[in-house]
Amino acid sequence: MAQINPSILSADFARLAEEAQAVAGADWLHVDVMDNHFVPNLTLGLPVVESLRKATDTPLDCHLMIEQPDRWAPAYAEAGAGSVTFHVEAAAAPVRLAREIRAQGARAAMALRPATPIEPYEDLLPELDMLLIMTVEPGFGGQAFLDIMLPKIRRARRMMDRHGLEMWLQVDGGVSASTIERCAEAGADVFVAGSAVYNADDPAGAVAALREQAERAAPAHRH
Ligand SMILES: O=C(CO)[C@H](O)[C@H](O)COP(=O)(O)O
Ligand SMILES: [Fe+2]
Repeated sequence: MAQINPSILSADFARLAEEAQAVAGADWLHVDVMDNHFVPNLTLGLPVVESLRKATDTPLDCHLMIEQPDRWAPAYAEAGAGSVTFHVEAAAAPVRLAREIRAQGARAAMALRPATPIEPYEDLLPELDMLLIMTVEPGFGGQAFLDIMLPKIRRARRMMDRHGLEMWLQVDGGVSASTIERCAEAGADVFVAGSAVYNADDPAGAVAALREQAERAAPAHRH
């Protein structure tokens, strides 16, 4: 079942509660945390996540684009995130970190920048609930989808199938009506969409339409 996670990076930050409610049919709300060190942009942190938690029933999918996730990621789970994603490039001890996130009761996920290969991390997959393959360079919304990531998505899905893992495969960056089918065909099942949802006249309608497209394009055995 395809999941659509609208990214509030493209929402109006002064009206976050309303913007969260505008996509009430979404599976998760994707929250991009940027620290102006790991990426050249600054967004929001723990206090905003705590407030958002109270403002919506939609579970929060926190994507941490920060240095020292080992120090900060478990606090996002404690603040109410249902899923916490750290970047492997920034993590000192990814296995220990994934276990700490799970111990806080959240799903643990690991993200890979476009130039980070998946192969060195094959043995870590059982420690994770989700793998995030970035389909743009992290830092900004509204960038063009990187087609060159499609083979990596296919390899990741094959790897998960080979190990018999039920984990989710998320794509983030440039996901829209014109790219989501290629991602679904390649094996992704969780789709982050920022500008494609929040720049639409009807954000809730955009979520439903993207989900339908992804469902149709998913390989038959994944339905
Ligand atoms: O992590 C991100 C950027 O680093 C965002 O989640 C992503 O870019 C969403 O925006 P869009 O769908 O407009 O590309
Ligand atoms: Fe993101």
